[in-house]
Amino acid sequence: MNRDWIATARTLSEALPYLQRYDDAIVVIKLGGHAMGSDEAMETFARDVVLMRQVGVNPVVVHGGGPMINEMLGRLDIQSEFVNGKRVTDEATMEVVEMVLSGRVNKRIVAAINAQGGRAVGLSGKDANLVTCTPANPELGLVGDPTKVDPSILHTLFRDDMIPVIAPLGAGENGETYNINGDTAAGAIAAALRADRLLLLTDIDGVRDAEGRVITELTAQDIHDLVADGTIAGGMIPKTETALAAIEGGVRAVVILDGRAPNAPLLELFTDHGAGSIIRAK
Ligand SMILES: Nc1ncnc2c1ncn2[C@@H]1O[C@H](COP(=O)(O)OP(=O)(O)O)[C@@H](O)[C@H]1O
Ligand SMILES: CC(=O)N[C@@H](CCC(=O)OP(=O)(O)O)C(=O)O
Repeated sequence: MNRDWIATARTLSEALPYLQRYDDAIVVIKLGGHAMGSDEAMETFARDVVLMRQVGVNPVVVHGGGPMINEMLGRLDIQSEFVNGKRVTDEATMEVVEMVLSGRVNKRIVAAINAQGGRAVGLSGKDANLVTCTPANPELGLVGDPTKVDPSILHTLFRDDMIPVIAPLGAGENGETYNINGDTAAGAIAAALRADRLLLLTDIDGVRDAEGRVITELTAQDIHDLVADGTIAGGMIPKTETALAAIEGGVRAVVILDGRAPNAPLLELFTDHGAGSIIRAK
């Protein structure tokens, strides 16, 4: 026999206190474009989300899709540039961003969850006034900063046992469409829900120190210091900024972890091992 069934049973038994702790908890999971790998990886991710729902957690998936947007812009021969980790977004780019995020990427995740027996509902921040935005910065064009999040649609979906899958777009005061960085959108939604956990799934095993070691627990002061001395750079800046804003907004803890590792969300939520870097509310 090449499988240790006793160990499997023990693992389930050991998970009991965690299952009890997270009963009815709200867990927001940001799935970055770089963490969205092969179909097999997507299937594993979808199983984890369905398992969470099955054991009484209310999972919310907020996704990115930067690499998929780049690919489509390339095919259409539209140039694109980033300023401080955010895509400069003109009208033509916005059209492609919406098609890719709300269309291909969102539906791929919805289909994967439904294939595992879940009931996923795909939406964007434009649905049911979920996310209202103002322009982040004139230099960035149609990039939005969330100013108001109305999570009532999400509570409705939780009550009916459905799993929201959200594309990071928002509506302006006059109905315009804005492109929101996926981490920023996930943080704002998690804060509006007063989520128990925000998991930021990315392509690295956590926030690293100057020697390259993963820092398992980070304080706000550590983040300020590491950003100031350049140890936290590039795409990790919006993530750590999001973590601080989410904690400030009422989220209990934020974890930055490697979404490419199999079962990363389950490892974090339901075992002693934990994963990645955690930032906790005081
Ligand atoms: N101190 C740091 N610790 C970990 N990663 C860092 C750090 N500073 C910069 N990074 C970079 O941030 C990247 C994650 O951001 P990003 O590529 O935008 O992720 P995603 O596409 O998942 O949103 C890492 O792959 C790494 O190259
Ligand atoms: C304003 C802004 O930069 N929006 C992002 C939205 C997608 C995203 O955040 O994707 P990842 O999580 O995969 O990086 C973009 O246009 O690429």
